[in-house]
Amino acid sequence: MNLSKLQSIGWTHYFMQQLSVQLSFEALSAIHDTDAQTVNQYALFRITAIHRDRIQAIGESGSTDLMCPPEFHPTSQYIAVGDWVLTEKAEEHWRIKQIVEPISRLLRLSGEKPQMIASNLNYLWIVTSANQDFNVKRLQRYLTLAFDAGIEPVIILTKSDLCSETQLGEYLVQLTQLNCSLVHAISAHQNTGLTDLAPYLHAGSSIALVGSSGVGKSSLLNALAGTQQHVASVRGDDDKGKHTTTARQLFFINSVDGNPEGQVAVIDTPGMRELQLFNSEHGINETFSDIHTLALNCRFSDCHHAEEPGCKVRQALEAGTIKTSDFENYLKLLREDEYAKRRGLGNHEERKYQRAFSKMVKTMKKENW
Ligand SMILES: Nc1nc2c(ncn2[C@@H]2O[C@H](COP(=O)(O)OP(=O)(O)OP(=O)(O)O)[C@@H](O)[C@H]2O)c(=O)[nH]1
Ligand SMILES: [Zn+2]
Repeated sequence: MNLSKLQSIGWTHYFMQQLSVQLSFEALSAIHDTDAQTVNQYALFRITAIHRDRIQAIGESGSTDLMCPPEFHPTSQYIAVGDWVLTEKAEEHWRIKQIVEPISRLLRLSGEKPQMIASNLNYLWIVTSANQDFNVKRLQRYLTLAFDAGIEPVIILTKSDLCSETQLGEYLVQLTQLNCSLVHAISAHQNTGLTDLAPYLHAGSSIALVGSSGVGKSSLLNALAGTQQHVASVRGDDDKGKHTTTARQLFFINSVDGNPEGQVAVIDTPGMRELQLFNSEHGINETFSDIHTLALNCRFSDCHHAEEPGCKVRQALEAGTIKTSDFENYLKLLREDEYAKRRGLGNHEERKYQRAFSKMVKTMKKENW
């Protein structure tokens, strides 16, 4: 296989290590081999779209539909856009043999069920606009999502042309108080601030955009892609030159690091009206790291930060070193997390995934992979 080609769409040494753990020498040699005999048996693909009846993916020879065997059904519980899969040849088609263990996976609760949003992302662009959409509590929720998934959060304040310099400055001050050091203000309409995003647009990088409907996610992508020559390949499924955000789809824009082959994988998620978290304690503690650190020093380890003596959090609230609104949101998110945990929500997918994974390893061992 031509791994360098795959590297330009996000394949890294990490994924090869994951495969090395599970595959036999023969299968691994096939991946590395450029000899036609074995090359044609196996192929690696990156998932670009999951429809009810088909899975689209991109590999070294371009885009194709993949066959998905029953052990990966329902697909939404096993595979997400951005995942890498090892496939084997099945007559004229490629059949999924194994999902390569992802480096990160973005999940949320949807209708009380875990939903995989995307896999193998480097950056979560949290998009908010410089108008009435601006909402710190919502941003904290998105930050929690990123920290939980182990993805670097980047906050992008859009439509900077819609507000005064002073107002923009005020928004930025509020953003710098969040636990996210990567903050950028842009205007897609006026083409300002876009070059600041170059560090994220390196070859092999993968980015998902999240934010409420109408904050300007698609406009931002169009502005970034619009300066390039290969816009057509970016669109995926729409010949009108407009990216429609109705389904989750991974597409590519050219990298801006001087690598002529370099691509950046981008997932534009439909505006989420509500983002429900689960298994989020880690993310909440990271988002509110100042409160969490104080809470660790409360006299009682199970302190509710209410009336208990020796509560460091209350002391900080009274001294004004932490904000009441942050504390309220911290408690709210913890309550939600607790609720999900009590109802047993959220572990379902992970358990199923793990089960499928170990079953797969066993089968492969039996088949002498
Ligand atoms: N003034 C101004 N308006 C903008 C800018 N970027 C986007 N808009 C407008 O905001 C509206 C929504 O933009 P979209 O890019 O469709 O927003 P979205 O976040 O992709 O929305 P969904 O696809 O529903 O999630 C459109 O009318 C855009 O023209 C900007 O930089 N400045
Ligand atoms: Zn306390």
